[in-house]
Amino acid sequence: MSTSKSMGTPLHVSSVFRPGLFDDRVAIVTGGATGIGKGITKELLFLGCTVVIASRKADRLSDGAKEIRDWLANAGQKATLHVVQCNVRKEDEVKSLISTTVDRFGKLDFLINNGGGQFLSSTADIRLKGWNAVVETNLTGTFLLCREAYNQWMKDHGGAIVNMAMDMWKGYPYMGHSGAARAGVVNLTKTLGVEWAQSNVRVNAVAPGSSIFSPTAAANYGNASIFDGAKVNIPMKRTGTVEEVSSAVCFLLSPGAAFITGETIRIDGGQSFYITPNFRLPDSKPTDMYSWQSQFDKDAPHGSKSKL
Ligand SMILES: CCCCC/C=C/C(=O)SCCNC(=O)CCNC(=O)[C@H](O)C(C)(C)COP(=O)(O)OP(=O)(O)OC[C@H]1O[C@@H](n2cnc3c(N)ncnc32)[C@H](O)[C@@H]1OP(=O)(O)O
Ligand SMILES: NC(=O)C1=CN([C@@H]2O[C@H](COP(=O)(O)OP(=O)(O)OC[C@H]3O[C@@H](n4cnc5c(N)ncnc54)[C@H](OP(=O)(O)O)[C@@H]3O)[C@@H](O)[C@H]2O)C=CC1
Repeated sequence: MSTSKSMGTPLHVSSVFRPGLFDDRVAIVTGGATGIGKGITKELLFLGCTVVIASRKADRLSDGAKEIRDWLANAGQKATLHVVQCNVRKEDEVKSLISTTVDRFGKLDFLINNGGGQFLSSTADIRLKGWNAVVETNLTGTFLLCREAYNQWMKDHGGAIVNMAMDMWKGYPYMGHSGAARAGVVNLTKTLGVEWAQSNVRVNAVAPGSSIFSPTAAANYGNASIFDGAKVNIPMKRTGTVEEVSSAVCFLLSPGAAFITGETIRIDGGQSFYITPNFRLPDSKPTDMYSWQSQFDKDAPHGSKSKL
């Protein structure tokens, strides 16, 4: 673990990975201005990576980029953050995102297909337009980004891709569109891991539980406490942090994962393995958590302070 201080102020900046791990690397993080994507972007920058964040909304991108740049400067770190507006559902915009990145930075080492989402609805009530919007965002968008990253750069130079799945392992009531799309992402990840191994391109995924709070994610459902409701079904008795997703992503991008491809890592506190309604665990305290903030604050937002 490393910590940084600037002007005597604790910066809540850390990573379990060594400083400079991603020096001279270039990454695209879709949805990199908010929530989980912002956490991934910060950790990559902190580790020396040049990062391009891409999503639909210009205001979100500029607000997020400003926050991240201020944070980086305050940490005394130097790294490059670039912004590109891109709807992953639009093939021409995806092609342009990849070519812009390669033209500007001369390469593309990492692609993190984080951008995505859905709305809550019983499947019987989903209109075709809504179904298509969610499948195109999460599955087709991931396919387009992977294909363009591969064809425009990684095929000849290698690289690493991390896709975003979810806790859809047993189906996903009220998110049938997204559950189906993410199951497709998991399967696509396996296929590409095999097809592109010969090009030295590794393709993996992470599957967070329904439990990673961020203001933007909660706002999407119009309910700030919706993630807390998941705790009862999580053996670790707490929600997760964006850092707990980011560190798994950084591991999958790192040389430490050089022999891992086609894999999906669950980041869900055991939630997806825990469905035994008649034999519930006795009530217990939250487990220790990992977040950069929790190493400095006694009053961490969720769970208990890390002893790690
Ligand atoms: C229960 C806790 C959840 C725990 C797990 C959490 C997992 C997470 O993923 S958190 C991340 C949350 N963030 C997001 O989901 C952000 C991205 N999501 C979206 O932008 C939308 O949900 C989208 C994927 C549907 C895209 O929206 P938009 O760009 O507006 O798409 P279109 O205009 O092309 O089509 C919209 C179409 O979709 C239907 N629809 C959209 N929202 C709803 C809704 N709330 N209820 C019902 N239907 C909805 C609808 O058919 C829309 O078309 P129109 O009828 O013409 O409006
Ligand atoms: N939070 C959780 O518990 C879980 C989250 N996930 C997934 O993790 C990812 C990040 O979610 P989270 O950070 O929690 O929530 P956020 O709502 O903060 O993040 C979603 C991001 O995706 C971007 N995005 C959405 N649609 C598009 C699109 N068509 N093209 C480009 N970018 C797009 C959004 O930016 P913009 O609006 O500017 O386009 C936004 O930055 C999502 O794929 C989500 O579904 C999976 C499992 C659980």
